[in-house]
Amino acid sequence: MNEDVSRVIFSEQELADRVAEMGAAITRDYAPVADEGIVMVSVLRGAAIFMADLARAIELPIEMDYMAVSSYGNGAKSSGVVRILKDLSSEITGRHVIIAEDILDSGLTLQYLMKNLQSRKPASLEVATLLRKKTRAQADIRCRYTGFECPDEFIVGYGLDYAERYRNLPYIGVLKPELYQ
Ligand SMILES: O=P(O)(O)OC[C@H]1O[C@H](OP(=O)(O)OP(=O)(O)O)[C@H](O)[C@@H]1O
Ligand SMILES: Nc1nc2[nH]cnc2c(=O)[nH]1
Ligand SMILES: [Mg+2]
Repeated sequence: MNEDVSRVIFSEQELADRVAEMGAAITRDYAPVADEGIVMVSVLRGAAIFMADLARAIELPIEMDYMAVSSYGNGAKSSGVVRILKDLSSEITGRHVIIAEDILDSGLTLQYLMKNLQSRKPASLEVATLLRKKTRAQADIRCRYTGFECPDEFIVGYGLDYAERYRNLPYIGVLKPELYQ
């Protein structure tokens, strides 16, 4: 285990098993509309690893597109201001869009993103989030697919960073608080 991590919350195997289940659920739910066009949108950079694994667990033709937004900068607290750093490459009007997110914490990122994508008139818009943090103050976001609930601690790994580090850990763990407080 990385020495900056105090404990592992989800092991590599647990993540693989849950992502496979989420992929199977999406395959089941979207099979009837697959010929209308499905676009998975990954929210860079955190969700890149999750979407890469989730997409391969979906047995339907899907397009993959990417948006980059950031609200955390190099810190451990949301700035509250979501900025689009990169927009989608394709049109999503009339298509079934699934946003793949790594974590829902304050919910500000997804709240902003859903409003933004909804205005482009997709046929449907749903969220698949790997993690949903148990916090008291969270925007009211409906996620059709949730991998795990996680504790209200700052976590890293499997795409999640602190100051751009730890994204490549194959598991998810709690970052030692003395490293960011
Ligand atoms: O629910 P929220 O409080 O908005 O937090 C969730 C967002 O925060 C992280 O992104 P970040 O802004 O750190 O950018 P990154 O994906 O490049 O790490 C994470 O990847 C989510 O997108
Ligand atoms: N790395 C990381 N990014 C986040 N963005 C929102 N919450 C978190 C978290 O707990 N860890
Ligand atoms: Mg981040």
